[in-house]
Amino acid sequence: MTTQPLKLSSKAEYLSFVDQFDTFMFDCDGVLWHDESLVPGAVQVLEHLRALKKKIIFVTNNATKSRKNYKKKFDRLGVQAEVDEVFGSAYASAVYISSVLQLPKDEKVYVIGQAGLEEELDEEGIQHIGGTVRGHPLSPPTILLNFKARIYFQDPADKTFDAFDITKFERDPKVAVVLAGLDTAINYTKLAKAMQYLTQNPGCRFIATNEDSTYPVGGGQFLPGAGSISAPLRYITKTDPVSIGKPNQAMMDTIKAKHHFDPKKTVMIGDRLDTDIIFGNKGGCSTLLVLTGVAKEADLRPEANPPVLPDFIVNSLGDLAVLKN
Ligand SMILES: O=C(O)[C@H](O)[C@H](O)COP(=O)(O)O
Ligand SMILES: [Mg+2]
Repeated sequence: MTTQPLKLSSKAEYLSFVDQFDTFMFDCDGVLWHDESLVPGAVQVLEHLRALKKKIIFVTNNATKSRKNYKKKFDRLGVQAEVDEVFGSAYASAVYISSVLQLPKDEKVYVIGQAGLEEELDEEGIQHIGGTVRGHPLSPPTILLNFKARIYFQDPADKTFDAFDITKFERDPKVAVVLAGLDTAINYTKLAKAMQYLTQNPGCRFIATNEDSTYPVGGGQFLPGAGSISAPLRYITKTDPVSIGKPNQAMMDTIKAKHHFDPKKTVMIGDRLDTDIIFGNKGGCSTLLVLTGVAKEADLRPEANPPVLPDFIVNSLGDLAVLKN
């Protein structure tokens, strides 16, 4: 970890920076894009690194999409990426529940979150209720050579603004995990159900995909992040969840299970000090902070009491696009 970050601002500095590393780990929200809008120049930088045969890994705390759906987003935005290069907190959480917790197949996860979480839990063969599904995917009859199209229904019981009537709630005794991620359709019913499971099902575990307080949407604007969705459950249960995403080791473990890289020749590029930069530091990697997401240069001043300092800073990842010319 550095004591004084180096602000990159010239082509010579960009060249020297890129030459130092073989592996580039990229955060997504606030670095590559804001929702569906790419950061100007980001694609050119990725293309340049690909041309230099650098190893590229995408590491996002955004649990709303599965790896496969992130691949579709990369394709949609014209960014070269393979599924095996993408690590999201939905994937890391599903792997943690199946491989670390080794949740028995007859037990279930109550999901506060979106399709990404459900799809990754399905990939790991983990039963789940809540989220956006009726409690189990409705598998239609086999069609097209065993291609099963899973159809998910919004469970009317959860997607409601009605008061929660506990007398009508059938608590499922097989729920052994409450998994909370970014859920833009959060409501009282979901929190009430999660609370019942966490306080009434013996040994029920509380897991958060990540704990980002805010979600950068571009133009210096922010929305509540996943951490702000699971925060009420922390307050209710007076317990901290096991958190999977950056800066936690579980996310790094899922990457190391798939990719070999030398931390000394690796740089983590992110927009948050308390997730991306700490994550890179804990992994023994160098770190580059971009100023197109959550962190601002003022956050690095001593009086702001930063949790960590990056090794390098750049205004935008896109600034390095000059290397492609
Ligand atoms: O609220 C969240 O989940 C996060 O703000 C968001 O998804 C962060 O994604 P990342 O910057 O790690 O790509
Ligand atoms: Mg980010």
